[in-house]
Amino acid sequence: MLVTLEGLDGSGKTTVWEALHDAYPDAVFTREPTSDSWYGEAVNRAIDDDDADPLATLFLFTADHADHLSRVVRPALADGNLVVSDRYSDSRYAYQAAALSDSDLRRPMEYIMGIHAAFTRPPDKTIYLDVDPETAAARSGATNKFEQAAYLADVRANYERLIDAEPERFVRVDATQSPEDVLEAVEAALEEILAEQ
Ligand SMILES: Nc1ncnc2c1ncn2[C@@H]1O[C@H](COP(=O)(O)OP(=O)(O)O)[C@@H](O)[C@H]1O
Ligand SMILES: Cc1cn([C@H]2C[C@H](O)[C@@H](COP(=O)(O)OP(=O)(O)O)O2)c(=O)[nH]c1=O
Repeated sequence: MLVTLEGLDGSGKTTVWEALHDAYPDAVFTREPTSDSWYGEAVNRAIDDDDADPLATLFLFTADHADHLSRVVRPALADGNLVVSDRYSDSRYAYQAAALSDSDLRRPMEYIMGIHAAFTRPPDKTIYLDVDPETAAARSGATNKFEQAAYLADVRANYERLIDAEPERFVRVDATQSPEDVLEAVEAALEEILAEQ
């Protein structure tokens, strides 16, 4: 089963993902952008480059996803593991659709979903850590172009579109709570997801 964690920068995904390692020692924990491949390194260069072309950046993130799928996600699922990914395809649908909103693409989110549809493995469930853009930007320190509150407001609206389209896939957790309460809510959600399986 593939469970993904999604949310704005600073929503607490990585904090939760790290804490879950103890509760689920047999699960495979992974992330996008990947942190152990040159594809991930290329993505990180694009994140840090304020002049990076947004369409080129989409393809770098998508290349990293293809590598992540074939090298990590599909083999782990084939072995029957629970896979927990800190960010996954919804991050592209939310972030790159916002980054490409002023481009020549008429419907950026649909375009990005179309590119993925041919080869991706959609998540079984997605835990969405919901936080307002101002809190997100403040927590993340607004250190890169994706972490600014105005941009994050567009990203959040895109996540809401994704949730509206597939309400049964998403579990929303209020990420403005304390880290302890957020973790408790995520663990409860995960227990329910695994019990339903
Ligand atoms: N529930 C929370 N309340 C307050 N601060 C938090 C909470 N969760 C995480 N943080 C802090 O916010 C910052 C970003 O958290 P992080 O887990 O890296 O978020 P993300 O991976 O979603 O960007 C870190 O300094 C972290 O300690
Ligand atoms: C995976 C992914 C991340 N991003 C952005 C979100 C972050 O600003 C940045 C790095 O992701 P990440 O390392 O997960 O940042 P954080 O822990 O702050 O949430 O890349 C995209 O724009 N598209 C994507 O597909």
